[in-house]
Amino acid sequence: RKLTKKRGNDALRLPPGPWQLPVIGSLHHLLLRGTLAHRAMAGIARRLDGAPLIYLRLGEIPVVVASSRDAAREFLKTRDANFANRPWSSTVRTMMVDGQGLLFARYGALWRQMRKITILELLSARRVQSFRHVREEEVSRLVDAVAAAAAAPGEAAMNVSERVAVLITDSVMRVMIGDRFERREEFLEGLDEAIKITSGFNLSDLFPSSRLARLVGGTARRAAANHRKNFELMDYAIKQHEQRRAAVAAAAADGTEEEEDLVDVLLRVQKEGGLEVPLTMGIIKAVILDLFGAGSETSANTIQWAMSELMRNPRVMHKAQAELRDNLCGKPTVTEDDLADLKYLKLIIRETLRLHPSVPLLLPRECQESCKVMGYDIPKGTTVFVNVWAISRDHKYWDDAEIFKPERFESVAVDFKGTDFEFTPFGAGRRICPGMTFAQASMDLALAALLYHFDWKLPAGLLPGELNMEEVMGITVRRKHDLYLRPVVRVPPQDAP
Ligand code: HEM
Repeated sequence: RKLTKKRGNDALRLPPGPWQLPVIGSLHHLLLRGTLAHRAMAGIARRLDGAPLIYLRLGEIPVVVASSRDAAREFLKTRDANFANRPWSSTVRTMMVDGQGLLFARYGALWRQMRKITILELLSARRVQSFRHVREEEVSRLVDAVAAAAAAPGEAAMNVSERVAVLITDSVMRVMIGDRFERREEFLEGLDEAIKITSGFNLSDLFPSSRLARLVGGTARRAAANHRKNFELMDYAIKQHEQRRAAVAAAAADGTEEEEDLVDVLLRVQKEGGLEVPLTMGIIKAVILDLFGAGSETSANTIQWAMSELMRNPRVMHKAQAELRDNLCGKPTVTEDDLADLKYLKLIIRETLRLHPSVPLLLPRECQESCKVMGYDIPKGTTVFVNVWAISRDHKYWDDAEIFKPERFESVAVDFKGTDFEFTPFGAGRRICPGMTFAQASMDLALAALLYHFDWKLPAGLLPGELNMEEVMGITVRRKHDLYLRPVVRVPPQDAP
């Protein structure tokens, strides 16, 4: 039980792990208990006397999971360069462009270049600021939809999850592809399918050497079809952009930078040239799809979890609403200028990310060269997960770890910026999420508007402690059941009927 040794690895001191079966290795520990992977992995570490590192074999894939602050620091800071690669599963490979990696994929010249463009051009603080009007307009549509639901006769609850998802996908789509994308529904269906394909365990990824697994799983076929469809849609979007650019140039009007969406930015960078790796259309499409996938579900889920925790904790809800209503003094709309003074609201988002990190194991890293971590051997090619979910609920680092208490961050200077390894919902180091500022801007404004204009009631008969908080795993962890609540208007929005 203590040391898991594989034939040929006898000289290695691998981290402890649970017993394994032939062929499937440790998979049954994750699949049979009916719990999600991050919870199952936390349970295994606990049963191994709180082991900071555990070793699993998932099919043919050797996996190490970090479950303590110090172990997280080792992978994300001390040895960050050696773990900056992402494993390249066969599913991801099928969805790649012209043999090029996706933005998330391999650590190399292309990744470095695209990461730089992402940070300096696509998701910089200045660029995020330039999309302020998109966020404010979309949040105002959200508020109108909620006000309409509140005005509906009867006591029916509205589907808050669905409406928040619409807010985020529409905002992200406008930012990335612009207002003109009429094939919205097809695009969303394609992304939904991509999420289904890449989430969870699939046979061909666990048994990369097996043709049978590839055939039985059928994922490769689905992935290839999905890839073709998504790329065709991106082609369409890019053509629209090019036509518009040509029309603008012909009219000799100069498009100001504020009007650029992210496809425009990428086409401009492509035209400027001078890059180490030329920016092909394939790469542009892959980047947009990546950013969309990374940016929508994560933020939407966090807002839903925040609303859920607030419903379970009426004291926190009242305090947040009092802060908003005292600060805004009856203003008809919340704008981004108002956010700076909303300190408690920001702590609520922080506490939500602590208890509900939407990427609970971070995205997988791969060990490039064999090395020793905390006295254990980590062989080259091992996939590494950091169990952020377990670490940010660990009693060693957090008082009342399971309780939703935003005030905890008033007395400890712990933040999610990637320097406090007990709390890294956005990761840390070279691979830290580049969308943090983007995400924060959309989440803060949406939550502020929902709490400022409305009071919220649980469906009839449900007590706060009874709200279902079960999780389900896609690429991110989301609510298993949509959140239904009844809104009551407290501060009527600008154009209220
Ligand atoms: C609450 C919202 C979000 C959370 C919790 C989140 C979390 C994460 C995490 C944990 C990673 C992996 C970090 C690692 O491996 O160390 C990641 C990567 C990434 N995120 Fe986010 N994210 C969020 C929003 C966004 C948004 C809004 C965007 C873009 C608009 C975005 C774009 C990306 C990209 C491109 C990567 C891959 C970076 C790389 O591999 O170099 N994320 N995110």
